[in-house]
Amino acid sequence: LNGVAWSNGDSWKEMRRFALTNLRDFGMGKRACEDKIIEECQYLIEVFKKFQGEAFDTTQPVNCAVSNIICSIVYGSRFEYNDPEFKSLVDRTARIIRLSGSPSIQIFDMFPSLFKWTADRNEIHKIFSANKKQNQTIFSRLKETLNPQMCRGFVDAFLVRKQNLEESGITNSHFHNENLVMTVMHLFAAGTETTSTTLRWGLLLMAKYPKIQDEVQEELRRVIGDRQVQVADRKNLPFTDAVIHETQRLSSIVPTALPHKTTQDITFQGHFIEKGTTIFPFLTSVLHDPNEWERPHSFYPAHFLDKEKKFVKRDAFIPFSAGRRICLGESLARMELFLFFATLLQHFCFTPAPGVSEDELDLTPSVGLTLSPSPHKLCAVSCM
Ligand code: HEM
Repeated sequence: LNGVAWSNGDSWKEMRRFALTNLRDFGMGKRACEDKIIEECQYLIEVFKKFQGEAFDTTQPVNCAVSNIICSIVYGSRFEYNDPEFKSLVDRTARIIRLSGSPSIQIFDMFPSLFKWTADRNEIHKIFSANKKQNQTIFSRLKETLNPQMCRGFVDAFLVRKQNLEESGITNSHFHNENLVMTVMHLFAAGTETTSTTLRWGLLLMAKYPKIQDEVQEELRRVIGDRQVQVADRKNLPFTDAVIHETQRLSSIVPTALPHKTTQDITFQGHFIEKGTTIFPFLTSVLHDPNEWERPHSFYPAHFLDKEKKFVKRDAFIPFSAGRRICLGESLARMELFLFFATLLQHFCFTPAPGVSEDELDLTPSVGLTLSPSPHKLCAVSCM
C-alpha cells in the first residue's frame, strides 16, 4: 500500500499476536487504560477552555489527546502537547494518511508498476523516513533505561523478547528492528488518526444538529451530573451510546478497510476471484446499505435505539471490519470514543463559528486513507 511495506503471512501473524497480547497487558480495554483516558480528558478540556468560546480548529488538540493514549501503551509515557518531537510525529502521520488518499496514490495502489514516481509518493517516503528516524531515537532512549523485570510499554516488551531470542541463539525470528519500527508506526497511525477523526466527526455533528446535542447533554446531566463519566456508565447512557455508534456508521471513516489477499480461489456473489488477488472490503456498502438502515444517508441515532429507547446492537455495524483481520484496537477505540466524547459534551456545548449557520456546516469528507471532516472551526462554549 502506497509503496510502504505492510506485514503479511507468518510475520503478520506473529506481530499481530504479540501486539494483541502486549497491548492488553499494557491496559488495552482495561481499567488502567480507562484511567489514562480520563486523565487525558482533563488536558484536552484545558486546551479547549483556553479558546474561551472562540472558534478554533479541533484537529491538533484532539489528535494529540488521542495519540497520547496509544503512546502510553507503546512507549510507556505520554507527551506534552507542545513537545516538538511529539508534534512532528503526530503531524507527519496525519499528512501520510491524507496523502495516501490522493488520486495519484490511489492509482499507484492499483497499478504499482506503472505509477512509481509520483510526487505524492516521494513525499510519503520522505515523511515516512523522518518518522522512522525519530522512532529510532526514541527506541535508543528506551534501550538505555530498559529493565526486563519492569516493561513500561510495547517497545520494552519487544526489545526484551528480541534480546531473549538472541541469547538463546535464535537470530532469524520476526523480532527484528524493522518489524519493531513498522509495528510501532502502524500502531501509532492506526491508534491516532482513526479515533481522532471519529471524535471530530462527532463534535461537528453535534454543532450541526443542536437538538441531538441537547438530548445527549440532558442525558449526561440526568444520569451523571458533574462527576467524571466512567466506562461502567455506558449502559445507563443509551442515547449517548447511540449517537457515538451513529457517528461511526455515517462517517464510515475507513471505507475500504485495508487491502486483503485471497488465500484460495473463491466465487463471491457469482464472481470468480483467483487465489492471491488483492481485495478491498467496501465497508461503506454495509454501513450505508438501504436494506439494513432505515435512513442510510442521514444522521439518525434512532438506528441504535428500540421503542423503549434502549440501546440496540445492529449486525450491519462493522466500522472495525470483521473476521481475522478485524481492527486490533477496537476495544481501545470504543473506550476512547465513549470517554472523550461524553466528557467533552459534559463540559462544552459545540456551535458553528460566528457567521456560519448549522446548515452551512459541510459534511462532505476530505479523502485520505481515512475520511475526515473537511477543514472547519467550532466554538466550544463552557457549560459546566
Ligand atoms: C474509531 C477508531 C477505529 C476504527 C474505525 C478502526 C478501523 C479499522 C479497520 C476498518 C481496519 C481494517 C480491518 C480489515 O482490514 O479488515 C483496522 C485495522 C487495524 N487497526 Fe483499527 N480502527 C480504529 C482504531 C484503532 C486503534 C485505537 C488502534 C490501536 C491499537 C487500531 C489498530 C489497528 C491495527 C493494528 C490494524 C491492522 C490489523 C491487521 O491487519 O491485523 N485501530 N482498523
